Amino acid sequence: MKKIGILGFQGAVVEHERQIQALGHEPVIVKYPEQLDVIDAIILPGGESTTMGKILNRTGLMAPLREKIVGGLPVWGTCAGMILLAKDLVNDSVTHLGVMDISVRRNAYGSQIDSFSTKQVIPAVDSKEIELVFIRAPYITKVEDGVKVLCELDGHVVAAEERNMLVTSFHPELTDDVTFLKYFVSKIK
Ligand SMILES: NC(=O)CC[C@H](N)C(=O)O
Repeated sequence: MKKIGILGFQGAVVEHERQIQALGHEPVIVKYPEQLDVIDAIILPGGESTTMGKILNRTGLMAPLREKIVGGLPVWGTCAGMILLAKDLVNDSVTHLGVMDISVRRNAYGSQIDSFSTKQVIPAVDSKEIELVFIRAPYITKVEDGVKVLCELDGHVVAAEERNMLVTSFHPELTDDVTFLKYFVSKIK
């Protein structure tokens, strides 16, 4: 059983928590730096990246979290979490972690009403189709060497990984399919 942290300030925290429990692992809602020492991995959920960035700074979690990720802590950023992880934000300046070698466009698919869902096979993850839910989603405009593209949609990269870092524009936790979470867990040593 793995202890999987979820950055717990706001956003889709409960949804990740439920999926982690459904897979038989232990969710830990992370709000304080000390908690980083007891988890095997961490999920940065969807929500509002500007708010999460500000709270990360205010709580003193930004620097230790960045250090843990650079040191190899497995991390999965969904949507706003992807924005927090990207080194380069092409259309915005958000206070963020800036650790993964990708360029990201915030709100790339438009506003809340432009949210949508589609189905696709992500071969690295599973041979069956999974549902991809996009909510005011970002996409990746550029990946540097060392970043593996996992999924593209209409020519835009919407899932990728680099070493211990995994990012998705979409929200697997808002479906009742735990396939993507299983994939993340398989990356935890
Ligand atoms: N569903 C989401 O996480 C949306 C992300 C949000 N648009 C942001 O910029 O942070």
